Amino acid sequence: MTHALVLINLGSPASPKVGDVRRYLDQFLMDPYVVDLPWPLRRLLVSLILIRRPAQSAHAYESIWWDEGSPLIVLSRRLQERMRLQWSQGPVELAMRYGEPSIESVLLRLAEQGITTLTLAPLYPQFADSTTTTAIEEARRVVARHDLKFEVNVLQPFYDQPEYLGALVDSARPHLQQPFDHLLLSFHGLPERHIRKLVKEPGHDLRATDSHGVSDEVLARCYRSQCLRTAELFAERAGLHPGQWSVSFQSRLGKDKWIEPYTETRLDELATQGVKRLLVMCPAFVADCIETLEEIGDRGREQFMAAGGEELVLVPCLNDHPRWVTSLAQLCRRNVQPL
Ligand SMILES: C=CC1=C(C)c2cc3[nH]c(cc4nc(cc5[nH]c(cc1n2)c(C)c5CCC(=O)O)C(CCC(=O)O)=C4C)c(C)c3C=C
Ligand SMILES: [Fe+2]
Ligand SMILES: [Fe+2]
Repeated sequence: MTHALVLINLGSPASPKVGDVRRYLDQFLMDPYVVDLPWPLRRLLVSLILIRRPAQSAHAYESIWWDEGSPLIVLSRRLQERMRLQWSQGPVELAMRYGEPSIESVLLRLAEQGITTLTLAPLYPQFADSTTTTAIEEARRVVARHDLKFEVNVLQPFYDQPEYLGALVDSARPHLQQPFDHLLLSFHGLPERHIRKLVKEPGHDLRATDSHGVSDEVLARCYRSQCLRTAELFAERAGLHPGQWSVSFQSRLGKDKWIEPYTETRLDELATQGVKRLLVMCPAFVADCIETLEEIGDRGREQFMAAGGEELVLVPCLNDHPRWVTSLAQLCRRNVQPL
């Protein structure tokens, strides 16, 4: 009972109050893996963002907040509870990269309990520096700072793994069995620069519409290609026809160029092309959060209807779906590498 599993996700503000949202956004956006500018420029840009954004985001958080707290945290806790039945080697803990419970507080508590081995599970199917790397590096810093003597394994990106894809198809099936005109797979966006820093191959096309020509070496570093690959494998498993589905990227922030096509653009295009009943899935998130519930479920729906659509159905994330719980346990045993 000395091998702990630590589920890691992004984190939420402590409450939807403007002050708590500002504190959270400051910690999040000052992370050099998220806003990748030298400190003085990052401080300046983030301070500018923090003039207006906290009030806007607080309003959005307020609209989706549950009695028990932030949906992302509540749903992650439910997953943690269910994972306890799947993990007999030791405790299952939940840690957040920003806000609470912090990675530091969780690792220190586990060390006090005499835990000797950790499996860290960053819950991001597709790899990005702004999610996966920053979570792993924070754990590495905590281990070094407190001289913790853990043996550490890390769950690897699972964008193409059968357990994840099987759980996605199972969880979406009730919606796919209803009539629909189109399925949009909306992934979280990234500034193109984040990918170009990792993928130097000159021929690599960030506009490609599929992942077929991408080498394994590039695929391992290119978030966008991994998203395309997830979508292609999902569509194949779900028996979808070409043309019945497409991919887009949401949440652009700031003036930089982010990976395309943008979800906002696609919602208008699909409505204009005559799509009336639209399904939207967000496979980059394993738990519903502000990005799915508010950005797609509220604002996206409004936009699609205003453009002529009739219904936008947001397919829930994997959350604590039973097939996801067993799949994640398998992935955390099989798809890991030493830190
Ligand atoms: C430079 C900005 C951002 C990058 C890059 C980015 C990447 C990224 N984020 C997620 C997952 C989540 N992001 C969430 C919220 C969120 N993201 C950004 C900005 C960037 N994300 C902001 C400013 C916010 C806060 C909300 C807002 O003001 O819009 C969340 C939800 C948190 C919650 O409490 O519900 C998740 C999850 C991924 C997967 C990703 C890159 C692949
Ligand atoms: Fe984000
Ligand atoms: Fe967003």
